[in-house]
Amino acid sequence: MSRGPVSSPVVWSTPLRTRFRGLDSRDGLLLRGEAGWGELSPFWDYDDVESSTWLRCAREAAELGWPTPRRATVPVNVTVPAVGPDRARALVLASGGCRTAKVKVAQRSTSSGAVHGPRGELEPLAAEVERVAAVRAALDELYGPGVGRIRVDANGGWTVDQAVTHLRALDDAAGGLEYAEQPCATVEELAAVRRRLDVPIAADESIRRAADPLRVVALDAADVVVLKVQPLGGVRACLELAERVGLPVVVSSALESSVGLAAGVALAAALPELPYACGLATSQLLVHDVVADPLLPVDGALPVLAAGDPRLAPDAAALAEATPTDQVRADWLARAARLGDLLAAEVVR
Ligand SMILES: O=C(O)CCC(=O)c1ccccc1C(=O)O
Ligand SMILES: [Mg+2]
Repeated sequence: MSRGPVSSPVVWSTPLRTRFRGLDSRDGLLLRGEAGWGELSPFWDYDDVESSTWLRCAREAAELGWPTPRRATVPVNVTVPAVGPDRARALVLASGGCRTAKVKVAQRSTSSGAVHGPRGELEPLAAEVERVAAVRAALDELYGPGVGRIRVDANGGWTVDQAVTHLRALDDAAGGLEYAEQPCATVEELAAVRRRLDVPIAADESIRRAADPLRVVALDAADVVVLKVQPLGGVRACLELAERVGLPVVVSSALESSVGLAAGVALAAALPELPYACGLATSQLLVHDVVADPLLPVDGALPVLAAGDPRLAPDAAALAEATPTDQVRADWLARAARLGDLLAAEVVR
């Protein structure tokens, strides 16, 4: 097995511990520049134009590094996929001290891997309630009654009426939800849910995949915005967007390796205010990571590292486990080259 420095670019691949976003595995490319390592890992269902923004984020890390941090650690949530109550409880107990849990809801049987009915069918409300109740019980056991916080993420899976019904029940099961992330697909629907419920609303897909992220503000559709550094083009681009949006920000991952997660941590560290835990504890969902000591929470928080920190250098032994097939490696090298051409041609702004 090879040891010692690894050379750029590096392609990695790992199974996921739980099926997530319809995926069983995750892969990406790491590139090294003057400032450090950057990660390029758009999902394969994203086309080249949409994915080229993700390359900007990788290049920022590699070539420029990140703005000066305002804090040394970033509190994070444990992410609970659409699993049964026993797994949900175990995830919270093994989370490394996370006092906030983000529970996936409104997942369909195809994408969650949960056992609930025919393909494409929405998980029943009772199963979501059981999962949220198990998370509440686990948090109470760890930190005392009502101390831990619970948010849910529906990934746009509900209609307005479904959102109202489900969120009322889940708010009860949680003993009060911190917020509901992207309960419905459109900005108009988010605004409608927000008018009908007291549960705060967070916008995720309505920011990161929207032509105009500021419509969320114009339509009073959310109380909180979720920013993901890769799809939004890097830490500096997100800081600018956060300023224009003017709402509290939660930084979340796109299921990156620790190299990509560190870019999210850098954004969270540079924001003027950080009132909520971030969704950056997702190395826990990967079977293999790319560094020797993955970015996992200690006492519920991640350390803030510079892009050039040696802890963010891919490790030969870790990569020996996180090895892609020759086909996956070839696909990433070709994709990175196409995205580089797109940015160079300024086809995309
Ligand atoms: O925020 C988290 O805790 C985990 C990240 C997460 O949920 C996620 C991961 C990959 C793609 C989409 C999402 C999402 O927030 O919807
Ligand atoms: Mg989300």
